[in-house]
Order: sequence, then C-alpha cells, then structure tokens
Amino acid sequence: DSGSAKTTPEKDDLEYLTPVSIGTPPQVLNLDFDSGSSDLWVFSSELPQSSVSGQSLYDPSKSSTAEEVQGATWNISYGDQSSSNGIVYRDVVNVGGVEFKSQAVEIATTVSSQFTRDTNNDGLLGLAFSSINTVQPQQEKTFFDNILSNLDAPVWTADLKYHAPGTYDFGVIDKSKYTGDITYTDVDQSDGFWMFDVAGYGFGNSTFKAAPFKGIADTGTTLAMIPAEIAGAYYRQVKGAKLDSQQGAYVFPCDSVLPDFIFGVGNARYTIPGKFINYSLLDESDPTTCFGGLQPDMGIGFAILGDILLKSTFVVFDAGTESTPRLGFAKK
Ligand SMILES: COc1ccc(CN)cc1O
Repeated sequence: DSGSAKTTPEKDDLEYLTPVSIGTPPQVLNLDFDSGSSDLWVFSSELPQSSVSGQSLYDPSKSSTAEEVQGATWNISYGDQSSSNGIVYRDVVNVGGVEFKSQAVEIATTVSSQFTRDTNNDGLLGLAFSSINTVQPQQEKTFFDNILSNLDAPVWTADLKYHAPGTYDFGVIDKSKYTGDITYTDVDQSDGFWMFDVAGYGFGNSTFKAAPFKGIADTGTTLAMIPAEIAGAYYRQVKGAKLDSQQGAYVFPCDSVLPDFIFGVGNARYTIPGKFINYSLLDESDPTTCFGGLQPDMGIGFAILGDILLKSTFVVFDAGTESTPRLGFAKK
C-alpha cells in the first residue's frame, strides 16, 4: 500500500489540517497530523455543545463498523497546556487511500478551550511512537504503526509548505517532492518522539557553528523552539528585536529583514528563509510589531523543531526495518 493526502495550512501556517475518513459510511474530519504525540482523537457527538464551535463531529452511532473498546479511556495534555480526554472506539480509518479497519479512534468527551476556539481543527492524528499513546488500561497503536506492515516502504513523509497546501505520504518516497539527496540521521525513540541530533547552526553571514543539540521533529508545533543561547544570538542580528518578557518570546519591527537560519543534519546544511521566521503580527491591533518563528525552548532538554523548520525541507519519517528508526531530510 501507499497513499497521499493533501494538507492545508490554517492562517499564518498555525497548523496544517488533513482530511481523514472514519467509519461506514465515511465521516470526513480534518485532523492535525502531529509527529509530537501518539493519540488519534476526534471531536465527537459525545461533547457538550458548549465545547464545540464549528468543528465536524465523529458520531460512532452513525457508523456500522464502529465498536466501543469497553472500559478504555484516554487523557492527553500538550506543551501549550491544552488538553482533551474521552473514551475509545475502533473503526475503519482511511488517510489518502491507505486504510486500517480497526484503528483506535479516541472520541473526546472533554476538550480544553484552546481546542474549542480552534474552529477548523476536528482533532489530532498522532504520528510519534506508540509507546506514548495515552489509552488505558490497554495502550493503542498509532495509525502509522497499524498500517506499517502493509506499506510498500516503512515510511511516511511530510512536504509542508509556506502559506500553501502540501502533502503527507504513506509508504512511498516521492522523488518529485525533493531535490538532491536525502540525508538520514538516527532517531532516539526512547522518549516516544522522533528525536535526533541537529549538527549545528548558522545565520546570515555568520559561519556555520558545529554545536550539536538534540531536537524532536514535531509537525504539530507551529514554531521552532531552539536552545535559548542560539535564539539570543540570532535575534541580536535583528535591529529592534527584543525578548518580550510577557510572552517569553522574541518580537521585532515587522519591516525587519530577518537573516536566514541554517541548520545541519549530518554533513548536510538546510536553510530556513528569513521570510519564514517573520512569522506573524504579535497582535492584530498593532501592525508594526511581529512575532518570531524561532523562539527559545523552555529548557526541557531538547529543541522542538516544528513547522517553521520542517516546511523548509522534505522530511522522511522512517520506521526502519530491523534497524533503528531514522529521519531523512532533503532540500526542495
Ligand atoms: C490547541 O491546538 C493544539 C494543541 C496542541 C497540539 C499538538 N502539538 C496541536 C494543536 O492543534
């Protein structure tokens, strides 16, 4: 098997939403594919109306193939302090033509306000490792883990774009989506994430600094949260940039010309265009102050390489066969 699904950015590339068919007849929900978590959960007919503001709802009672997983519950919280929880069904799930007949579909009975306010986001499809799936008492597998043995190649790929639709592919590495070679690097999955070594960094006219740091490839995080000293050095190159203490984030004049940010994987070097790092207005009411796409990580011990970084490359999430999982990066 192999398949391809179009993924479409919300405003400012806040997140990328991908249509997923669930149940019989198919109910299509737009989910946020998240390589930083491992639960497939959806807005559902079991939610109180006060928690729903336009999202599409999965209703298991309308699916002839839905089966409740008796006694199973889930409860998840994310880095941005948002959270959700509920109960579990199994049903057929189809992503870009690749189908799994008994995927755990975690239906929300509670969602935090950030999700209620996120009106086009109907839930998340986790693509980190199944070891951090939150279903109890019996942990469930991610969609990728479930389909892995049927895929032509043990991979999924992300081709996210700046302010434009991209694709998530399963089971195939599409040569038309990248240029040059793919550079692979080993993944340490012990925390359940796609964690790898960034070989170093550079920006503007500085020379590349071979100062490795660990990071996770996280399609479900908007920005790139990097070691604080690197973020500080980057924004010192931007006239008028400052660390907004209230936000704990760097802001700068919107007309700033931001330097490109170079990151290394192995011997390869990739460029995040400065344009991507001029992420958005800080506040719709102030057109002069903008918010950076590179921000300091919160000292959690690893960087969170989200969409700002990922969208500048073609990324292969490779489960490996006998060997360890690995990540591949290519220019595009
Ligand atoms: C509030 O919205 C979200 C919270 C957390 C994640 C996962 N990083 C994705 C979201 O769309």
